[in-house]
Amino acid sequence: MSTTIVTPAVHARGLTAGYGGTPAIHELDLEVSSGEIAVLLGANGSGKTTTLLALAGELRPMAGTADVLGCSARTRLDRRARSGLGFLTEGRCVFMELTGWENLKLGRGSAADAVAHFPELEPHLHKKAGLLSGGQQQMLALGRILAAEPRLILADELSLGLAPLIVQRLLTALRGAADRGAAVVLVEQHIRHALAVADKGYVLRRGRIALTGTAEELNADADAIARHYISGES
Ligand SMILES: Nc1ncnc2c1ncn2[C@@H]1O[C@H](COP(=O)(O)OP(=O)(O)OP(=O)(O)O)[C@@H](O)[C@H]1O
Repeated sequence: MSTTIVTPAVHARGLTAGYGGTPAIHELDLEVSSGEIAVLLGANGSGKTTTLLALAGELRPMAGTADVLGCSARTRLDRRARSGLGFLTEGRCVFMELTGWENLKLGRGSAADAVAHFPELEPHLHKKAGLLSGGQQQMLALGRILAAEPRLILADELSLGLAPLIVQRLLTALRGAADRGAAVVLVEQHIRHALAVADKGYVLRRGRIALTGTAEELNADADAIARHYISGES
């Protein structure tokens, strides 16, 4: 009888990382498998972006381990990208002076595949990205990542400043990627929107995991979580 051991896409144990020798996240245990969306929730400054940067290999762990797509924590971002990592950083990941098409051609996947994820972009792709709406820019950035069929997507506040319908559109596209086998780690302020597409969540407080559970469990306590961990001080 053969046993197949499936390694999670993200497997962090005791992960501690920060800036200039000062930790901003402490002893995090995280596990995200293929097909799963994990959402990181927490107040401003609670360590969500720092966690993504550590998983992306942009920040070296000060302690603990972070195995991501079979790469150790010390593997650089470019090597992780070749192993199948797509990283949508905070802010709009587009080149404003290039047209939509030119932006899509810079991706690892084909421009046509990127448009297939967001067909509503097609009539606007001849314009410079800087002239597109915030939602269109974010679809451009996410479409470019999805076209490469990444095995792991790290997405930082992709809904920042966008209307609820666009937020749902973007999150649904991420759910589709997970359903096709990608692992997703999502940082999101809109707790209900995020939990609607996620499988599980981690709530951070002052750089530590304060709460973890399935999306269903966290959704049942969403109002209390928002009050205690998100609207308040980190
Ligand atoms: N480049 C940096 N240098 C020094 N400290 C930093 C740096 N970036 C973040 N920090 C600090 O690390 C802590 C965690 O910040 P982080 O950006 O990870 O939080 P966050 O939960 O993503 O916040 P937000 O929701 O506001 O983006 C904060 O105390 C922040 O001030």
